[in-house]
Amino acid sequence: MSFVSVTDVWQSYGGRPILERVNVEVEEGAFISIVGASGCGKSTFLRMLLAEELPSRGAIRIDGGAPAVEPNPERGVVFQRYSVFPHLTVRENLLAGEGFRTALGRLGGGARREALARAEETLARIGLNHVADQYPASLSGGMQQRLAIGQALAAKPRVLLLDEPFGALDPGTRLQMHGFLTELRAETRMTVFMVSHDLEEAFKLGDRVLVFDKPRWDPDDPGLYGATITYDFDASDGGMPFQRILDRYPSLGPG
Ligand SMILES: Nc1ncnc2c1ncn2[C@@H]1O[C@H](COP(=O)(O)OP(=O)(O)OP(=O)(O)O)[C@@H](O)[C@H]1O
Repeated sequence: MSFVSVTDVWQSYGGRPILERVNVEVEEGAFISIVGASGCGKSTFLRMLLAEELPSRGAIRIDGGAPAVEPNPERGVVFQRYSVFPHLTVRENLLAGEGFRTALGRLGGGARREALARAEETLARIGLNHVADQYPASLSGGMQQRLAIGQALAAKPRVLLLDEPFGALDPGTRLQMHGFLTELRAETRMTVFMVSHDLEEAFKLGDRVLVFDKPRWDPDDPGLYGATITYDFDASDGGMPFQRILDRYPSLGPG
């Protein structure tokens, strides 16, 4: 049985379908990139994996059970979009990410010292050591983004959800964060779902690239039908060069 199993999932808001008939099976440790037009339900799909909302039809199973509402070390799902605490400093945010891994959510003695050492290492990797004692609100957008990624990764969750994690970063920092994520993946068996608007990034990082799109379209009523997974590309070992994808599916390209 797959680690993450999505069976005939539908989601509607106010009677309007956003997603329909979504089916996907994911092995533990896989990196799944998700691409698709704006507003087609990619973030909605991530929120359902997080159990932030329930599908209106169908079932999602993670490791054989329903997604856990309260994350725990066994069933942990972390969504980088929601991970940063505004009332904690940058360093404390990284420690809070670690705390989630302990049964009581707290770290004591030697474990705390080790966590502090790991936090320092992460601070250096995400380039935030010079602002470790500041609060998130005082950071630039790109720095907040790096903190959110660092904090989500510090938890080493079994499932990591990333919603356009690198969008706000400059190209150099983006490459650095790709490296950081790839290293952490090699160290853990994290299963990752990442929404990206950058096809090249989606193919570079993902083992598979899922395309969300509307297979049915009524020009008189564009909201009549929902989106589903229309393509499931094998992107392991570099996958199909993304330029060929763009040639075949121009609708995935910029603009
Ligand atoms: N809680 C909600 N209530 C009502 N409508 C919602 C809700 N959440 C999302 N929607 C609508 O559902 C649609 C899909 O939204 P979603 O954010 O999942 O798309 P997306 O593919 O992630 O878009 P983007 O790429 O622009 O981030 C949008 O039309 C959005 O307005």
